[in-house]
Amino acid sequence: MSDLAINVQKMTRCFGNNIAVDHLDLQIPRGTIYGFLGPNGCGKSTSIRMLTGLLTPTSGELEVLGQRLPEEAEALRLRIGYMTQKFSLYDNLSIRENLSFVAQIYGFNSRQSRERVNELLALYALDKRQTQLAGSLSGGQKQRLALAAATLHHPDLLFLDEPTSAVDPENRREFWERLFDLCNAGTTILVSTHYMDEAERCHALAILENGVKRADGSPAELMATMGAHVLEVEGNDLRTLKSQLVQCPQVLSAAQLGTRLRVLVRDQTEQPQQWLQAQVNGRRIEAVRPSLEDVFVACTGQHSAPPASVISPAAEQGERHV
Ligand SMILES: Nc1ncnc2c1ncn2[C@@H]1O[C@H](COP(=O)(O)OP(=O)(O)OP(=O)(O)O)[C@@H](O)[C@H]1O
Repeated sequence: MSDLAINVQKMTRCFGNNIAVDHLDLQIPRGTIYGFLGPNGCGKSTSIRMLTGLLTPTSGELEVLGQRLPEEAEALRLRIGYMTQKFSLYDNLSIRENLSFVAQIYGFNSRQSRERVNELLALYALDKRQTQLAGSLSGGQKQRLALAAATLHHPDLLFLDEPTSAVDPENRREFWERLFDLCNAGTTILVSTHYMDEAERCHALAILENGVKRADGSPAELMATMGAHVLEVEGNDLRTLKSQLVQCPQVLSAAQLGTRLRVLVRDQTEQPQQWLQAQVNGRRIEAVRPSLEDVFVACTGQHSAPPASVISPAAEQGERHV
């Protein structure tokens, strides 16, 4: 048995003249959590749909859990779980009815179904409200129900397409605890996201832009090899300073964060800190640890533009998304 849950070469999908996914290579080891990070329309969902066998690639070699796609998609069906971007359960069925229905689809007999549904209700803290209609649940409860449904048949590989876009940070943290429990029990997980903090939790990730993989590796590897020094400038009139700095070829990007200007200076620049100090008229400079957002900016076309990420609606919690 291969150590790779997903082994893909040059996976491509065109819609007319639009290349949604462009020669994507992926090697995802079993038992890990792998992320797709990228903005809307970069090809995350299209890639996931091809990897689940639901969408036929235009070209490329795809092997998922040892099955070749699209030829062996049927054999893969019972071995994978898929949580789509939109809540796809029945609003007018209760929590228990939804899970029992999924169990029926997977061919559980009534005893197996009852046992497994009870187990999931307890695991996802839904047992006290099991008769409540799914349509009346909060975002976090819906998401827990969707995860319970996607894992009901004990899949070896779980696909999650932007699973936490509608939930608050606390529920998101809790959700990720469940993912690590699943991973610990041997499930491989592929999760797409546009949240930087979520991507940082993955064992490894691919940064996608316009259907192309711009970089991949563990968050630490990506930060160590990003090709730029990250420096922060403190002082007044940062707007003017920013517009001057982004004209310099040494500067990959500059973005204001409150009272600081975060500047990415290209690696090729000799003595980057001294170089920047000479540009900033006595303002204070500090070298800081790169973030995944810096990696994203450095490896996509988002250079001197405003940062690839913006403060999310949950900005108070310090989150960012691309
Ligand atoms: N069925 C389709 N027919 C035509 N074009 C499509 C289809 N599905 C996706 N696309 C196009 O493919 C590109 C990639 O879309 P995709 O949904 O994979 O992106 P994404 O990264 O998942 O975005 P989002 O975060 O918004 O879901 C987009 O330009 C989209 O318009």
